[in-house]
Amino acid sequence: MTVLEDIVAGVREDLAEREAQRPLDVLKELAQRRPSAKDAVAALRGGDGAVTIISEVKRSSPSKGALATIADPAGLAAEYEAGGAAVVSVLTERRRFGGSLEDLEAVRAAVDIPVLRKDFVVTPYQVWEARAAGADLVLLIVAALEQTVLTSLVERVHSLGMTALVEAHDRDEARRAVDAGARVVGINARNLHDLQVDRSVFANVVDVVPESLVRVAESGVRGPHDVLDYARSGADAVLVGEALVTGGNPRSAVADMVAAGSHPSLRAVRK
Ligand SMILES: O=P(O)(O)OC[C@@H](O)[C@@H](O)c1c[nH]c2ccccc12
Repeated sequence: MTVLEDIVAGVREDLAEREAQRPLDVLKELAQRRPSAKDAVAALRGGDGAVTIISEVKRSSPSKGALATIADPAGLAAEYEAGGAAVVSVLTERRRFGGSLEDLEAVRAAVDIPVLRKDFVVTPYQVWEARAAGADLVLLIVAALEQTVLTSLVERVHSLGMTALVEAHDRDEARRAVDAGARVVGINARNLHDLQVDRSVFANVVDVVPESLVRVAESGVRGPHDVLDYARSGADAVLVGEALVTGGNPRSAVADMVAAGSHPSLRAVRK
């Protein structure tokens, strides 16, 4: 079993428990009581051609183990927002990433910017859960989904007013993301089969994704210089986790990356 298959198997077990506790129609009612989802595409596009930052609430990861305790995910998200983040990503996977939907709800209540549910979503139930918890975006991982399932999950996310962030790791997966109807495509430098980071993946894959879509570079960002590199390769947004939760000051760390994303030297390469 690959790492990804192993994670998805655990996710399905946890999901079966939640489904038994909270039937889909209850979830749908909760979702309908939420205010409409925020416009994540507009937030990610930012103003005047700047590259925007998605900041992640991430306690641990399969590759690194424990990263940070994060006793107060809402407080951390508020710091991200104050630093200028365009979107907050919240890991809700429990076994490997130490997250939960409660984290997402707490973050939702603390910020005004769009919130992303970062998990291994394989069924419509999880899409409803995301909306019921107040999410505006939902991650869908191409490598974890058959094409017909991927396409119907993208449609479900969009029909609930949310935005799918469809994640690819290579050119074939990026084509599948586009074919599935994604408006936002993430290109992940971390290979979910062996967990290695290769920052050159973004530049090698990005041309598969039309410029009319939002192109997100994910993983391996150590600081502002990596944001600049991704921006020069054509990223509209950059998703950062580890570097923000392990540094001392998340607000200024985000602010430094936001500044890099609007660096004057990028005007020549970005329209
Ligand atoms: O911590 P990093 O290297 O900055 O990476 C963040 C994010 O890209 C990573 O958490 C991630 C990307 N795709 C995922 C899918 C599932 C879980 C996690 C992820």
